[in-house]
Amino acid sequence: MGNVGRVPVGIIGASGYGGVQLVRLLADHPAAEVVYLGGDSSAGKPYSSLYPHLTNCVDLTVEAIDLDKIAAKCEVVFLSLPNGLAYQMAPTLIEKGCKVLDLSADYRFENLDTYKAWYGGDRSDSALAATAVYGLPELYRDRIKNAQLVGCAGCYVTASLLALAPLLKQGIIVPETAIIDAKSGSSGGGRKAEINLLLAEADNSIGAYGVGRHRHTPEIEQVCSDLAGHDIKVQFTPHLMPMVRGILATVYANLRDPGLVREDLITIFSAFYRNSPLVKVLPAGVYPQSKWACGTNLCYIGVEVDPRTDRVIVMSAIDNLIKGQAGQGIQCMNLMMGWEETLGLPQLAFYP
Ligand SMILES: NC(=O)C1=CN([C@@H]2O[C@H](COP(=O)(O)OP(=O)(O)OC[C@H]3O[C@@H](n4cnc5c(N)ncnc54)[C@H](OP(=O)(O)O)[C@@H]3O)[C@@H](O)[C@H]2O)C=CC1
Ligand SMILES: CC(=O)N[C@@H](CCC(=O)OP(=O)(O)O)C(=O)O
Repeated sequence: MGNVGRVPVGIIGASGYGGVQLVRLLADHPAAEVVYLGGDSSAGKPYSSLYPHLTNCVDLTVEAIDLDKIAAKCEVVFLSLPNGLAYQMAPTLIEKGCKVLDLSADYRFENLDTYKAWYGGDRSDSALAATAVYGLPELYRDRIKNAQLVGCAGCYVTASLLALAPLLKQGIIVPETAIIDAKSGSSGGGRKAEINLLLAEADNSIGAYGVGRHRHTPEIEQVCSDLAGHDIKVQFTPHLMPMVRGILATVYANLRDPGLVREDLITIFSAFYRNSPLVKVLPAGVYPQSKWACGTNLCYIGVEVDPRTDRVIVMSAIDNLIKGQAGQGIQCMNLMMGWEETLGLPQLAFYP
């Protein structure tokens, strides 16, 4: 870090998993420089004491959160905090001229009543929330370019929506028949001590949770309704997998035209994402694995048709911490700053 001429960036919530991805990715970003790291219980600690593997590239200490000071220092601020905190901070940062990217759910909802119903809290920032743009570049690229406040899409939501968007937008499926079966690595739960995230609980085991009531459901439905042009409901079931990172969403839906074959749909998906360099539509018969996206900002999509049931099956793989969180935020920042969308975003996975 310490590069003259780069845009000064702050990260509030730098000590968490999203924060450390941002620090790592921005350390290699040619146009941005991290100048502020903020936290709560980690305030006062050298960042390298939290993440010793970054000792040689980060020489900052985590600071207590002082919004005036942050706004004076930073042109862009990432908020990587538990839900319910960003809406207490963003108004001040926006008022002072910062561009703000929130990785939590606080600014993802068009209707704050929906947010309150699923997340609780008392919102007095409805005017500002109405200006927030939903941070999924593949669907809302032009709006993000002009935004000052972006509520970045959630991890499961990103995988699910990138699988569903071409189908809904082109009217290829009966929207209400969409079922999303998604699996996540345990880092989706953040860097905190929770019993279900312990190695002894999560290893060698797979289980569903939040069945019929996961808080990503209304977020998925909001964007699906926008794409379909009318209100729709979807079925979404997440599972915790015995792995650290990655999401695989498998989406099923009934085709309106049973005559469609997978090659037709692959052509449609490829055309839909032709200007989205970070979405990779796979050839016929190739189905993505979460490992392929590990450490990258890519989304891999495989498409199949089952002619016996007239259903399309779309599989979508991302890294929950990159395309599902920090990388998505950086992709949005690139657009907001008028930079190349892919700047500083890795596209080569570790393998195996
Ligand atoms: N993990 C994932 O895969 C994804 C997460 N998200 C969302 O991104 C956000 C961050 O998630 P993640 O990085 O996993 O979370 P972590 O639990 O790993 O990190 C949370 C961060 O928030 C800080 N924090 C906690 N409480 C407070 C507080 N009261 N005041 C100030 N700072 C506080 C912590 O600071 P300290 O350590 O100093 O106490 C820490 O830096 C969440 O909203 C999450 O829902 C979105 C997509 C994917
Ligand atoms: C495995 C695990 O616990 N995953 C988290 C993922 C959600 C998350 O991190 O929240 P956002 O993407 O909405 O910000 C969960 O199910 O709550």
